[in-house]
Amino acid sequence: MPNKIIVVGANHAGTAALNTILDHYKDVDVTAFDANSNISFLGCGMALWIGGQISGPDGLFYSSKEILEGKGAKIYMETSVNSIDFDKKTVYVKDASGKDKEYSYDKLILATGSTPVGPQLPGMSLDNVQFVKLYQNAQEVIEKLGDTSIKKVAVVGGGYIGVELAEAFQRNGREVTLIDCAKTCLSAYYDEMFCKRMEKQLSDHGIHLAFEEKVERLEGNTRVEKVITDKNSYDADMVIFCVGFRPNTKLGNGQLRQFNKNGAYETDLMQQTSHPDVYAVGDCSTVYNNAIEDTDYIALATNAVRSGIIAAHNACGTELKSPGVQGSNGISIWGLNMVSTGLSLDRAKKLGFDAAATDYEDWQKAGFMEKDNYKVVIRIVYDKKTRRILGAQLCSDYDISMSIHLFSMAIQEKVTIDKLKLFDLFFLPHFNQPYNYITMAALNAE
Ligand SMILES: Cc1cc2nc3c(=O)[nH]c(=O)nc-3n(C[C@H](O)[C@H](O)[C@H](O)COP(=O)(O)OP(=O)(O)OC[C@H]3O[C@@H](n4cnc5c(N)ncnc54)[C@H](O)[C@@H]3O)c2cc1C
Ligand SMILES: NC(=O)C1=CN([C@@H]2O[C@H](COP(=O)(O)OP(=O)(O)OC[C@H]3O[C@@H](n4cnc5c(N)ncnc54)[C@H](O)[C@@H]3O)[C@@H](O)[C@H]2O)C=CC1
Repeated sequence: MPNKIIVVGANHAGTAALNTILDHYKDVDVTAFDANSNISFLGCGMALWIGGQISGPDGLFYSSKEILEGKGAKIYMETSVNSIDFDKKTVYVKDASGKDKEYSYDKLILATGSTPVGPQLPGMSLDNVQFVKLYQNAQEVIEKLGDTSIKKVAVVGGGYIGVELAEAFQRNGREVTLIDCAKTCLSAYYDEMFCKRMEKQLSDHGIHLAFEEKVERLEGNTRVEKVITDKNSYDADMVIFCVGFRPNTKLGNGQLRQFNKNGAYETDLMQQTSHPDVYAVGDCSTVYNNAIEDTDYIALATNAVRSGIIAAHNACGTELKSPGVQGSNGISIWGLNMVSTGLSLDRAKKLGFDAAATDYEDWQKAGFMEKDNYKVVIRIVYDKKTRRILGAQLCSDYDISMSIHLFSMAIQEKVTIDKLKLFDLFFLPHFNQPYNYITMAALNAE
C-alpha cells in the first residue's frame, strides 16, 4: 500500500476519492489541494437558487475542509498546484498566503475538473457577461439580479445548463432569450421529437427561442446591451454563456496521454493515466462509454463520483475496474421530465451504427386511474445487426426518471432489444399498465 497520496482538486471527483481513501485505508497519508475556497458545490442547485425554487445555497454543499480533516486528511484550500514533476513525484504549489511549497507523493490523483468554454468574441469583457460553474459565479449572478434594471437575460447555449437557467431566469421575473447554434435545444442528449417537446415547454412559458443562430459579438458601453448573432440582434442586460465544458489539464499537458477529441487525460478502466502512478478522475478525464464501446468524454457529477471511488481503490492497491458508463442524464423544466441514456438515434447514425428506434406513447397508469395519470413517450434505440440496445429516451409530465436506470443497465450488460420484449415488469394500476410502454416499445421493434 502506498504511504502518500496527493489529490489535486477536491470538488466532486476529488472528494469521492478522498472519502474512499479515508473510509477504507487507515494507514495512508492523504493530502489534497484545491484552488477554490469551497468544496463540493452542487452546480445543479444554481438554477434552483436563481429561480427561487430553493431558499438559498446552504444545502448545496455536502463536504468541507473540516469534514475531510476530521476523517484524517490534510486539506489545503485556496492553494493552486502550479506544476508537477511526474518523474520526481513532486507537486509544486502556491499556498493561500502566496508561498511556494513542494510536496512529494507515491500516488497522485488528478481531479482538476473542467472550465466552461469561453468563445473568443468581441464584447466578452463587458459587464454582466457571465459564466456559470463555481459557487462564486452563482453568487455573483444572484447579487447582480438584485439590480432591477436587469430586465432581459440572454442565455447562450441550449444544453443542460442553458435550458435549466432559461427556466430559472424566467421564474426570477426576467425576460429570457435562449440562443443556440444547433437546430434545437438539448440536441446532444435527445432526438428531435423530444427536443421539440422541450422547445414547446420553453416557449409556452415565455422563453424566446433563437436556434440555428451563431453569436458574433456583444455590444454595450461598460455593460452588455446587445447580443448580435448572424441573423438577429437581441437586447440583453445580462448574457450567460453555457456552451459546454473543457477539461482542465494544464498540469499534465504534453506529459500524460490525452484524448484526441478534447485533450482530457486518457484513462483506463482503473482511471490510471499513461503514467502508472497517476490517476485522473471526473471532468478532467475520459470514461469508457459502453454504448459506443470506446473511450469518451462525458462531464457529469455522477461520473466524477464513480471515477473518484475507482481511482482511490486502485491507488491504494485494491484493483477495481470501472464497468463503464452510459452518460445517463435527466432534466425537469416546469414539470416536463426528460431522461436519456446511451445514444440518441441521430448520434448512433452519425457514429456509423446501423441503428433503428422503436417509439411508443401511452398513459403511465391504467386507463381507469382518473387522477395523476400522464402520457409518456419512450424511444429505444438499438443496433439492427447486433440487436444491442444503444440508448433510450423518455419524456412525460409524470416522474418517469427511475425507468432510465433499467436502460442504463441494459446498455452496460449488452442486452438486446429482443430480450426486453418479454422481460418481467410488474403491474399495479397505481403505477403502470399491464401492457407496459417499455414492453410495447420492445415488442414493436422490427
Ligand atoms: C450549473 C451546473 C449544473 C450541473 N448539473 C449537473 C447535474 O444535474 N448532474 C450532473 O451529473 N452533473 C451536473 N453538472 C456537472 C458537474 O457539476 C461536473 O461534472 C462536476 O462538477 C465535475 O466534478 P469534478 O470534481 O470532476 O470537477 P470540478 O467540479 O470542475 O472541480 C475541479 C476542482 O479542481 C480544482 N482545481 C483545478 N485546478 C487546480 C489546481 N491546479 N490546483 C488546485 N486545485 C485545482 C478546482 O478549484 C475545483 O474545485 C453541472 C454543472 C454545472 C456548472
Ligand atoms: N441535468 C444534468 O445532468 C446536467 C448536466 N450538466 C453537464 O454539464 C456539462 C456542461 O453543460 P452545458 O454547458 O450546458 O453543455 P452542453 O454540452 O449540455 O450544451 C452546450 C450547448 O451549447 C451549444 N453551443 C456550443 N457552442 C455554441 C456557440 N458558440 N453558440 C451557441 N451555442 C453553442 C451546443 O449546441 C449545446 O446545445 C455537460 O456535460 C452537461 O451534461 C449540466 C447541467 C445539468
